[in-house]
Amino acid sequence: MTVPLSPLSPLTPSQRDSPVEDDGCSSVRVAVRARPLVEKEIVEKCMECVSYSQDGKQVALGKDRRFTFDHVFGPAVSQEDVYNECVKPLVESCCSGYNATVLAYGQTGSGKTFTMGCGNNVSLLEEELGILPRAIRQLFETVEERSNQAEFLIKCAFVEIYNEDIKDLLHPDTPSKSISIREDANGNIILAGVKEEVVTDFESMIRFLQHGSVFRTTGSTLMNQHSSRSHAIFTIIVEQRSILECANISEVITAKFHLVDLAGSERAKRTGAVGMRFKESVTINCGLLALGNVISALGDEQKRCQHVPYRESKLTRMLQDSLGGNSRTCMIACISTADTNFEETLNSLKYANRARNIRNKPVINRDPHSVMLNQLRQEIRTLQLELLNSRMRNVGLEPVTGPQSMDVLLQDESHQEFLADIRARTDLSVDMTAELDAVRRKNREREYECLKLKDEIQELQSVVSKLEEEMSDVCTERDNYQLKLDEVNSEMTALMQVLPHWEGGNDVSSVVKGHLSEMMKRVIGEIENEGPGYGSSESSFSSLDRPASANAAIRRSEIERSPLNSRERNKSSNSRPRSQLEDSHSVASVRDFLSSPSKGDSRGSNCNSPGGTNRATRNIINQHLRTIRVLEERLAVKESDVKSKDEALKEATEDLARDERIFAEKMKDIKALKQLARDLATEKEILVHKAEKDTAIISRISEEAMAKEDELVRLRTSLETLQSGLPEAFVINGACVPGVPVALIKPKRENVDVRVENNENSDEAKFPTLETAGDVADTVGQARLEDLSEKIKAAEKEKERLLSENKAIEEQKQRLEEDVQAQTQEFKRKKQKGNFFTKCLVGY
Ligand SMILES: Nc1ncnc2c1ncn2[C@@H]1O[C@H](COP(=O)(O)OP(=O)(O)OP(=O)(O)O)[C@@H](O)[C@H]1O
Repeated sequence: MTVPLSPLSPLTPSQRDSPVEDDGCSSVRVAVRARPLVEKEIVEKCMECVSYSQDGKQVALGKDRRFTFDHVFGPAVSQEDVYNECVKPLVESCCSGYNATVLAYGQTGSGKTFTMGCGNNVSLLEEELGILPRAIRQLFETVEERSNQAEFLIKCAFVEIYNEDIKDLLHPDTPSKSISIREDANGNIILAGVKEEVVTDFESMIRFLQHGSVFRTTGSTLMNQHSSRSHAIFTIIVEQRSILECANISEVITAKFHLVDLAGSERAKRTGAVGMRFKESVTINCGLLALGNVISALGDEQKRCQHVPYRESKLTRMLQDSLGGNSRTCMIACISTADTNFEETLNSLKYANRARNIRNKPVINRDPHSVMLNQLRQEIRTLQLELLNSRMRNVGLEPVTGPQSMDVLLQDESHQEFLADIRARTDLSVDMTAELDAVRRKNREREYECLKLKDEIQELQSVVSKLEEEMSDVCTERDNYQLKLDEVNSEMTALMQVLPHWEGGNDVSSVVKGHLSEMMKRVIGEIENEGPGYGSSESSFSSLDRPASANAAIRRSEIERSPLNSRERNKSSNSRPRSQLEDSHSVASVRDFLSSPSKGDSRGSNCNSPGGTNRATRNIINQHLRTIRVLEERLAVKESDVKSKDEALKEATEDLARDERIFAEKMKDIKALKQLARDLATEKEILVHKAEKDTAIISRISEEAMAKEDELVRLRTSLETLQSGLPEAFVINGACVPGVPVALIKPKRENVDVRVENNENSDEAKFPTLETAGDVADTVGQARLEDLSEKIKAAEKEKERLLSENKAIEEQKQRLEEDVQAQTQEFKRKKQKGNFFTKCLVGY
């Protein structure tokens, strides 16, 4: 029920409506707006638990919790009144070059979006229009009014902070990563990457507002069907170049007006938020908590000079100018009047109350270039005046002084050309300054893009160098295979080189025997080392039998096998792969020789035992040819091996790329999970803290209830004692009232006509009259009795209230504990999942 409150203590100076105080500071103005019960609350038979004072400055929650604000708006106050009181002066000051901010705070469903007017409902009646459309209208009306005094450039931007990402609502395709919060050279907070739109009239800015509102993230919860899930910030930038005709001075001033619709504080339990909604809820509460911390730090006299945690969240960083900085700020705390929201409303009022202590330092944002230009112009004026005066002195006239002197100068025909020149130069300089600004802006954007590209390139370079390392490992492995292959090839080449000696017939058998036995030993040894499958070959030749020419051939083959040569060979084999055909040409010649008639037979005299030796040699050569065939096969195997290794390398590279992709995804998952875990831990901490506080409150209330109960028992006992001494009835106003305590008979005792009668025949004779019960009817005793009886009633009522309060708190505590349990379980589950991913990655 709404009850008008009597005004409390007078307001302190800082609480009065003083936009700017003596020291140039201005307190953040705080208004409270209560919304009426909504349909759902009426159906649920909720009661109103908020009342307001007549002077519109105080609000009371329940019976005893009162708060004072700059404005308090009850449920019946119109949108227009809220606007006129809170925002109209801000739009005016914005047109005078001051930054301004309006921010709506409150629990979910308390009417923030309704008050700000940034919902996407386009079919609103005039009286339902919120702050935003009204502010835009007033702004363009002012621009129209002042069009002959100044040139205006109006721009707007619309962003939302959703899950700690900033989104450009007017350009939804802009990736969030490309938007960042920066501080410019003058310490002003700017949003790099957000595109501002130039607007020329009311309708087009409203279109931008509606367009952006459509892209805002909303969702349905148990508490609000169209709940905003993000903090929305609509910014209007007003740039104006004013021209002061008389002084021929123009100055450029810029002001920013932030209109902020914060996401509502909420309890997951009440909104029924799960999954995505729950995550949103956690980030919303974290953002509001960070805002609360900033408000506390700024509002506390002792903490004011200490660190203010603006960087805790994107919201607080963006509002850095608005809270404790260069801005005139008004905070509208929206509350629900329903008794079911008692606790949330109390929290909102406490939160808003702290914001009243914040002191901002608003200044007119003059363009430093235009200030300098004006100084120069002033100097020119002074010089021109001096010139005029010296001329006047020359012609024997009195010099002109005072403010009119310049006008005289300006009207002088002879100076017109000179002045026109100066004006042209000044205009040129202004244009150039604007151009310079534009170039600087562009430069900053480019620099930012460059930085981003550099980061990307660095990342890519590290990936490439990693891949190169892996590639070089694989290539080394392949080279090893190639080396082995070359060694086999060189063995074959060495073998072929021996053949001319054999064909030359000069101690042929011992040359071939010696060399081949050496070759065989090595090749067989290698084959055996490499594994089974190539057969074994025994050799009875000794290296001692080897002639010098064979040794030279082997040396050549060894030189060819040396790493340097093998590298060179590798090179040449890379450009022109060595074919087995080259070697097989020599092998073929050996085969031809073996199939032709024995040359050794015809040469005769040079051989010790020509027929037998040649046959033996042929056998050996045949044997070696078999070995060569084996080697050829081995070579083919090696080559196919290399081929398969190449394919494996390709596959491995693809696998690597795929694994890298998976790795990156997993890392992302882990990051998200870690963040979630952190969020959950924070929320858990908050809940545990709250639960502890609630437990303390419960125990305090229980103690109070017990004390009251003791008091009640004591009062009852004393009442019974008193009643035991009472007569059974009294004669009051001529009527006999049996056994009723005097205190309960209305009207009160002093108005009762108590007559002393003692008629033995009447019924009254059966009962003692007041005279007979003289002691009991004693005035003091009766008053005491009345008093006691009232006390008992009050105590009983108090007890009932305390018990019901106790019960509510118990229920709330239970709810909180359930909440904590559910969240702890969720946290554990997420942690397990995180551990699992980490294990997977470690395994990987
Ligand atoms: N002053 C008011 N008069 C009439 N109805 C109101 C008022 N304020 C809010 N409402 C209604 O209450 C409901 C919730 O309001 P709104 O969506 O603005 O809440 P909110 O605080 O923005 O919630 P959330 O934080 O979840 O986005 C809406 O249906 C709205 O029309």
